[in-house]
Amino acid sequence: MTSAPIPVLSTIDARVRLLSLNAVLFDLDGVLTPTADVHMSAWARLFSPYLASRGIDEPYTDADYFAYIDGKPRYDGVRSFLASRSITLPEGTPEDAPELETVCGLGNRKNSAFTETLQSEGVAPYPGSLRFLDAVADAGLLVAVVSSSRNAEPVLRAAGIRDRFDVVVDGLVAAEKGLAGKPSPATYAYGAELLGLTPQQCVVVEDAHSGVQAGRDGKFGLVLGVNRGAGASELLGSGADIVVDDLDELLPLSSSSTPTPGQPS
Ligand SMILES: O=P(O)(O)OC[C@H]1O[C@@H](O)[C@H](O)[C@@H](O)[C@@H]1O
Repeated sequence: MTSAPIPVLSTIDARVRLLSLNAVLFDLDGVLTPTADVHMSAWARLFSPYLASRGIDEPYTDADYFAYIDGKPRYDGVRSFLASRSITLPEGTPEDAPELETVCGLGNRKNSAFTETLQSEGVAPYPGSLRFLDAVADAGLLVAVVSSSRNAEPVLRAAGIRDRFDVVVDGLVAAEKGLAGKPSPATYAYGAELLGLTPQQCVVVEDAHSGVQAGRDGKFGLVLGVNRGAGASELLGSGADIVVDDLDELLPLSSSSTPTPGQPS
């Protein structure tokens, strides 16, 4: 981590910049819904016994999740974590059964745990994120979801917010279009393109290092970090312009001190 001070936007400056832009691209897990926790626990249910089965002493921890897995597409997460323990496995294919010891097999094993929890426990959006989403829409900005997850559609439906978004770029869309996953900016850039906008006209909202990095490297107009455990200074270090603990810290959006889009300031 750098020791030089990182320039951080104030809440007021972040509001002003947000309202000068045209759209907000939301990550899903950990930003709109608390499903980053469901992913995190499903990864632990995969990797803790897996490392033990290979006789590896260094246990899987939450820090591993944030460093190697958070925000990345499923199989990239598997590969990246295994590399941290110097394990290389055959890639396999997305159709691999969860019992297979391949990158895809392990990823699918984790997905069984994720799906099980989603179905048994359901999911409700973060109330502060819903308020922020309402405020952004009221201010006339477009909204989209850009998630690495292949489960984004069922998560959005389970949370009751699927109809809030015309554009959803998820892990399945990325695979179909051959787009590189986060930290590459490709999926966010595609989301902007589907809205008819440039990255510079869009805000990225992210809770993961990989996603914040994508926003920074894609030169998006504003990168909002939400700290759900990755760490505020770490998210700033990865390229967030401002980090909040909850998106409603940025409300109200339309105060007398902030211009609304299309209106003179
Ligand atoms: O396995 P899925 O549902 O395709 O999701 C992969 C990833 O999706 C991302 O949205 C999460 O932030 C990651 O932590 C998760 O591992």
